[in-house]
Amino acid sequence: MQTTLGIIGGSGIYDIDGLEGAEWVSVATPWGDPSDQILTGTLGGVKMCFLPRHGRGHVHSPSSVPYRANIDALKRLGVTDVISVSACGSFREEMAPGDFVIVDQFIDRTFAREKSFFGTGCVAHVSVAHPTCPRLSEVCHTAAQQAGITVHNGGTYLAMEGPQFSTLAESKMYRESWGCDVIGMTNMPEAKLAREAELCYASVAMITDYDSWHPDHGEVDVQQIIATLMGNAEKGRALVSRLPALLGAQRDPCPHGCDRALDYAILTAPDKRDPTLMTKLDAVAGRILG
Ligand SMILES: CSC[C@H]1O[C@H](OP(=O)(O)O)[C@H](O)[C@@H]1O
Ligand SMILES: Nc1ncnc2[nH]cnc12
Repeated sequence: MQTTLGIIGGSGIYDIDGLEGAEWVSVATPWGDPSDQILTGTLGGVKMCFLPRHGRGHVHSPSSVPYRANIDALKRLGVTDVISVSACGSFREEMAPGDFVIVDQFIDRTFAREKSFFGTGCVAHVSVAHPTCPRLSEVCHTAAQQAGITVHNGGTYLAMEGPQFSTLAESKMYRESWGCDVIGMTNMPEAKLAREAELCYASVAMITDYDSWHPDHGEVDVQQIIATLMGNAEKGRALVSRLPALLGAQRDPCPHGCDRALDYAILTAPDKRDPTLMTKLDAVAGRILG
């Protein structure tokens, strides 16, 4: 099967360079409009689809990002592997601004977002015990190392609702009691939806700040976050440029089963399924629902 890599660019990342045959395309979905058009093209022989999570011009807040439409649109374009690139705060002294973290776990504290493609009329329960794809995460880790980036392999990401940053008490609790490593506002429910859509998902988080817990650093400041992001933008570009060679243009079935997540997940009896919802699931669950 052909690899098609989807990249979801976070804050400060609204475009990517170097795509051959680059074209912004509009994709309609049954879940509404995605955050923006999607930039399609080829990089190093691998098909790529780039979607700016907040839209060009940073239109969507973390709560209003149309996560379902975004994942559906990527699936509709034939994407097999999704890499999220995000800004995040750090709860660890040794995870410093400018470093990257290949996130492998999440604590989902978001509460004002649509979190599933399924529901009344077609109930499904997928496992997110391991919410990121180890194979794709390893590719990202290797790409970061090859690009000379200081990268931490594994970390727990606290997904908060926002848009305000955390209080000092919250920041200390996430760090000291909950054992989180980084914090951001967007990787959930994105990772859960990618699993429901049977897409491999990896999260590359660039550390921009120490949130508010660090006694030697002040409060989080969005201008400083963007300055750190811009100052490290070349690292992101260097990482992305190494992905095609590591991924290859052809892929085998995911050894971790991301692409078969729905095999045993749907509980609703065929004769009880809601035809309207079934139509909306044409891209996300087309493999299993036919
Ligand atoms: C710009 S600071 C807060 C904002 O940045 C992160 O966005 P993303 O994950 O899309 O890079 C964070 O999650 C917040 O949404
Ligand atoms: N400290 C922080 N909290 C939440 N989201 C962030 N994105 C970047 N830094 C962040």
